[in-house]
Amino acid sequence: MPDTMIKICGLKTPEAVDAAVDAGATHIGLVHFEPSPRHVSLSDAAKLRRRVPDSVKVVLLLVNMQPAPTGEALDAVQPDVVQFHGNETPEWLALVKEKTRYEVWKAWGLMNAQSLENVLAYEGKVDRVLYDAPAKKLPGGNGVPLDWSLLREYHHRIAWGLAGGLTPDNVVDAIRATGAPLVDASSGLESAPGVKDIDRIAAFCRAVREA
Ligand SMILES: O=C(O)c1ccccc1N[C@@H]1O[C@H](COP(=O)(O)O)[C@@H](O)[C@H]1O
Repeated sequence: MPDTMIKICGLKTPEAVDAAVDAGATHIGLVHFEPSPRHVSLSDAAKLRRRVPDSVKVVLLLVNMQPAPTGEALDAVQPDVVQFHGNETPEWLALVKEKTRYEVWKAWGLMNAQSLENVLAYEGKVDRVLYDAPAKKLPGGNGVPLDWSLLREYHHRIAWGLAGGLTPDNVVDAIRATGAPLVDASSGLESAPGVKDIDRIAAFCRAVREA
């Protein structure tokens, strides 16, 4: 089985970015969404992006942004991947995928078996679906695990990843329960909202490698 990919999201400082890269993350995530405690401005995101070696992919997370600001954000940061974490439609994401060079991911709040069927509206229109727990006060970054049993032995038609409340303590169980090819963690690696804990980043990556 190929190694599980690891995305460490919500990084705001050069130290946190370096820690994720050094720990073996395959993807690092930058959140550009003002209500989030993990928000980074476009100029800071662009600076952080430039620290990341080519071997690690940079994911820019946006929420329900209009087309013009989306284009401005992508031009400013030049990520490898854009993660849409709101109510973006399949048609809009298909257009982004067709017209730009970026890999397109759609975060999906997984509620029940029906919502696994509903996400198929994005098949062929995005490069990956990232399953998260359903939105709460924020659309994501809430530290809440989804019901992993929904994904057990599911035959996926879209490349996918698992997010939602993952921590160094539960990620091995999450991988075993779902077979996730990519795991994504943010608030579970923090000492306070928006403050990444470097030891927890390292522990998370170590746990995934040992899973
Ligand atoms: O991190 C945020 O603040 C955030 C804000 C808006 C949308 C998504 C957000 N985070 C992403 O949500 C998932 C799950 O996060 P967690 O591990 O449960 O904290 C992940 O992709 C975060 O990057």
